[in-house]
Amino acid sequence: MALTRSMMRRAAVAWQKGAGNRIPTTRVVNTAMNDNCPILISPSLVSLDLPEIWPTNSTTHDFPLTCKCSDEQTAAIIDGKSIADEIMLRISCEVRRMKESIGKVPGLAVILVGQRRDSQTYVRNKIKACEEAGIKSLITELPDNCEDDEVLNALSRFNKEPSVHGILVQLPLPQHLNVGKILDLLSLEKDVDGFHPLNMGNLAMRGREPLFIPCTPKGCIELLIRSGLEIMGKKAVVIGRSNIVGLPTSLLLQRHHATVSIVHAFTRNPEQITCEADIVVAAAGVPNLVRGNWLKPGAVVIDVGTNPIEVVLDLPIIFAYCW
Ligand SMILES: NC(=O)C1=CN([C@@H]2O[C@H](COP(=O)(O)OP(=O)(O)OC[C@H]3O[C@@H](n4cnc5c(N)ncnc54)[C@H](OP(=O)(O)O)[C@@H]3O)[C@@H](O)[C@H]2O)C=CC1
Ligand SMILES: Nc1nc(=O)c2c([nH]1)NC[C@@H]1CN(c3ccc(C(=O)N[C@@H](CCC(=O)O)C(=O)O)cc3)C=[N+]21
Repeated sequence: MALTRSMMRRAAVAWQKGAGNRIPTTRVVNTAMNDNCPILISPSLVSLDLPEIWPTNSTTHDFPLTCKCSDEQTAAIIDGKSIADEIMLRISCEVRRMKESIGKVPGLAVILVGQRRDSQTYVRNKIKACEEAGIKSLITELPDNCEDDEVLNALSRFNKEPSVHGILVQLPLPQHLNVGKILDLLSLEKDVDGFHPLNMGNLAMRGREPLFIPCTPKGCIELLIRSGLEIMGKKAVVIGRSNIVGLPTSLLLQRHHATVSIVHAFTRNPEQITCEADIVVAAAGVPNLVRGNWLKPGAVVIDVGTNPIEVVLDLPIIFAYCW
């Protein structure tokens, strides 16, 4: 699932004082909430020739806007939870339909190396989501000190296994492993993360289409579109440029015709760049990096980060997450 709970909670629209209802109408072609409606509202592969996808004179969508504003002075929160529930429901229906008509269900294989608590949690969540949706899941767990060959062997097995349609190699891998070599071996057709260099390259290049788009960036776009927020022509700032989140998010926003700036650890005066943005996607892994004065009124903020923080009470030290 592209929309994690952190994104659900933290996607927000900073509300301009006195601005009233500022949610613009969205221009989406296939909008009816019937059986033929796509699971994801954003086009799965975003054509660079966008007019058919974003016609300028189309009608407003008729799925519920999930951006709620409590009053004029506070931020409106994008209700990512209900967006995720809606997507999950559609996926489950689609999987059930597939099972009934061809007797098969999609299969996801996950390779998890080592004992990182966060990776274990994320993988557990993915397996749980698969169960909910009726997707078959397989997991290969390897020890921290395993060699490249063990990962490569597990990967080749999944590459060849016809009941596996998608493969995730949970990142980060332990330092001694060659992540480049491993991702290169992953079958392009099963690269559901979209991290294979060919998929990433195709995402970046005009006139080319990746087979898969990384899920978190895709989730950000989905949140924006389903909330009725237009991307085309907007100034967007992506904070972070990692292969997993920052880079593909900036490429994807650009494909949707935003003007994109990227802020990273070496950026001078990030607040000056960020405060001009209509859309801010924060993915730096630094809690509390974006402050109120970094945002212009009315800006849309999606906080992708999930960061463990130490909460020092009297005793003992408690670890918590900051979104
Ligand atoms: N919700 C979800 O689905 C997902 C959430 N995450 C979360 O998103 C966050 C980012 O993850 P990921 O991209 O993998 O992290 P990385 O550590 O790989 O990348 C962090 C990026 O942020 C930049 N950065 C770091 N510090 C600053 C700073 N002070 N100012 C500006 N930019 C900075 C880095 O810049 P530089 O390149 O210069 O070093 C780098 O590009 C984490 O909290 C992670 O847990 C990640 C994946 C999915
Ligand atoms: N091959 C690969 N694909 C990934 O998609 C991938 C990855 N590697 N490596 C790490 C990052 C991080 N990531 C998250 C996924 C779910 C939550 C998520 O569900 N978080 C829960 C909280 C989980 C908790 O309880 O800690 C929430 O936000 O509510 C967060 C972060 C995917 N990543």
